[in-house]
Parts: sequence; structure tokens; C-alpha cells
Amino acid sequence: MAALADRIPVSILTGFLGAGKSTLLNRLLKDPAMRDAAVIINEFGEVGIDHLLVEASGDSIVQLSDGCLCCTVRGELVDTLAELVDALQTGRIKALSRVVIETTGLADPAPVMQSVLGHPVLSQSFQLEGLVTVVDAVNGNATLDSYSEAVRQVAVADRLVLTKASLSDPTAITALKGRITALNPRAPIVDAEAADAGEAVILNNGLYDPATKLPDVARWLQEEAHADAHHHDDHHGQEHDHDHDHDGHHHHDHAHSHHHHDDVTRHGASIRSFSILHDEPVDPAALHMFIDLLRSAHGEKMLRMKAIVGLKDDPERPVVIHGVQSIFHPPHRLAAWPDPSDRRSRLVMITDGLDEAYVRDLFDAFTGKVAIDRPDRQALENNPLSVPGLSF
Ligand SMILES: Nc1nc2c(ncn2[C@@H]2O[C@H](COP(=O)(O)OP(=O)(O)OP(=O)(O)O)[C@@H](O)[C@H]2O)c(=O)[nH]1
Repeated sequence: MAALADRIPVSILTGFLGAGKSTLLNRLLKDPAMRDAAVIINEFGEVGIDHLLVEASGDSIVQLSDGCLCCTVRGELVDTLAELVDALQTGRIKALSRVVIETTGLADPAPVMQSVLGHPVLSQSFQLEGLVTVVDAVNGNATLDSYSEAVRQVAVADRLVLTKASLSDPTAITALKGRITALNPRAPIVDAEAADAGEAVILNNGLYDPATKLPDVARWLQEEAHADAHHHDDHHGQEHDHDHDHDGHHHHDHAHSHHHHDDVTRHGASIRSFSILHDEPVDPAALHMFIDLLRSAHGEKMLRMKAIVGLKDDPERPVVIHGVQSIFHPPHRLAAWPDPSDRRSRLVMITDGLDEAYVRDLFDAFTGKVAIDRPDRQALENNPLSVPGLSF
């Protein structure tokens, strides 16, 4: 089993039909960081990327897949990734620095992410680096009105790339940015036409800090984006103020789980993005049951979850958990907290039709916080929907 740091990062590039995924990928292919990378693309209806791949590649890029990743190619994507591992192990390819998967425009990214996260063997070779969603400045607004797939692509992204800004007008761009920020307040927005957009958009885009290979928790949380909705352009959250989230909440008990949420309107009104912060180490069995209950009873409503949690059995070595709907990556222990000065557990959730208060109450119930108007842990443990699966 490869250690986390040795697993090959996988980025997923999504965005609605014609939004500019291939254009972005073609730009990216010229970047030296893409040496020894594999690109898996949906050939269906694509024009013009083949010769660019050949032109850019020599032997460094392997094109293995065609067809629609979302539906017909679901099995094949797994096969394709397995083939890459096999090619590595048998020496047919020397190195594989990363994998970029371009999905078809109509795809719900969840099954694609699940292929990486949830496969028992592949998840040992690959780690999900993040999800990048391309949003078209000209058509994005209309697309979000009409297609729930497009809304979900925006909601679950780690990074958003705005294309065709030069073809739109500033007022429309401001409105669109406001809308996608409301759907996904944590994802930085990058201008695809900016000179340095190429590498920044795909590489180092989400879950892990490329330098340390540790979870980039500050970036997950993007708490500054909540405080100032206008200050979201490619904000990396590096100067994260640890107490920021707690302003106004500190009069509560320290073991209290703090939170905030974002209301969105129109299409995607039921999508919520919120974080749970918890100061005390958590009982591993309680965490296990909390996640099992959520994913078994509400998997389809949990669009995404990223978590770093300190456990009572070994509080210095937190676990990292990623989930997409009911599929979770096998949790891994870190050697240490990414930021030793901040050992709070954080769970970032993106839900659709699942109430924040419900999730918070459930977490509090399992982690021992007492309340009268809430099912207690004993009752929840007796829930027949709670199935074994995860272990820490
Ligand atoms: N001006 C401008 N045009 C762009 C930009 N991005 C993409 N385009 C154009 O938009 C059209 C569609 O871009 P593609 O990259 O093919 O879009 P796609 O998302 O791969 O499309 P599908 O694979 O059909 O879903 C092309 O004509 C591009 O040249 C951009 O940032 N600025």
C-alpha cells in the first residue's frame, strides 16, 4: 500500500458543455508540471484535442479512454486507472506524476470522484487532489438556471475557473461570480484568460498542500470568503486567522461545535455548505457511527464531505476523511496535524436537501454534547440503518 504522500494525485476537470474544459486542458498540457502526467478525456464530441495531446506528449502523456465518463464509461474509468497502475508496475510507463480526468459536460462529477475515492484497490494508488469546475461567463447564468448538473458541478468544486470573461460584460460577470460564490463560498475563482491561469487552475487545486502533501485545511475552509463575499478571487486562505470563525461564538462552551452556513437562492436553493469545528478529540467509534449513519441514511444528499478529525485514541495523529455521497475514501492517519498550533477537528460538508442543524445535532449527539430535543447517541446507535463499514 502506498503511503499517502506516494499516491498519485488525481484532478477532475468538469464544467458544462462548451464551457471551455478542453481549451483549458490544452493550455495546461504545455505546462512543464504536466510532464509524466496522464490525461483521461471524454472523446465523445470532442474536437481538436487529439493532435494537441500527441503534439504535447511524446511519451509523457497517455491517452487511454474515450466515451462518456459519467455513464457508459463508469466501469471503464476504473479500468483505465487500473491500467495506469499496471503500466507503472510493469514498467511500461516510467513515472506518473498526476492524472487529470476531463469529464463530459453533462456529468454529475460524483461518480467520477467515487471511482477514485471508493475503489478498494485504486484508492491505494491514487488520491483525489481536487475537483475543478469551469464556468462560462457568457452562458453560465442560463446554464445554472436550466441544469441542476451544472449547479452541482459548481457546488462541489474545490476551484472554479471562469472562462470567456472577455466575451461577457463586467456587470454580468459580477452577478455570475456572486451566484457561484453563494453556491460554493469556499472555492477560489480563477480567471481562465489570466496569464498565469494554466497551472494554477488544475494543479494544487484542492485537498492537499502540494509541498507537504498534507490536507490544506485552511483552503478547505475558506473562512475569509464568508466574512467578505467580495473578496473571493483566487483566495488561498494562507493567512487564515484561526479565531476568525469563532468571533461571537466564544461565550459558548469550548467543546461546542461551531458552524456557519450560506443561503442560496434559485436553482440549488437546497444546497448548503457549512463546516463543523470541534475542539476536543472524538471517540473513534462515535465518528465511525456518525459517518455511517449519514452515508447510509442520507448518502445521496451529502454531495461532499472533507474532514480532519482528532481521535481520542491518538489525538496527535488526526485522520483525514473524504466522501462523495455514500462513497468514502478509506480514512488515513496523518503523522501530525498540518498546523500544530491548531488541533481542532473540522468537517466541511456540502449537502443538498440535508439540513445543517440536523447534521450538527447528529454530530453533537455522537460526540457527547447533551441536549434535550435531540435523539441521544444510544438511540442512534440502535438505528438499524447504521451499518459497519468504516474503521479508523
Ligand atoms: N474567448 C474565450 N473563448 C473561450 C475560452 N474558453 C473556451 N473558449 C471557446 O469556447 C469554445 C468551447 O470551448 P471548449 O474548450 O471546446 O469547451 P468544452 O468545455 O471542452 O466543451 P465540451 O467538450 O463540448 O463540453 C471554443 O470555441 C473555445 O475556443 C475563454 O476563456 N475565452
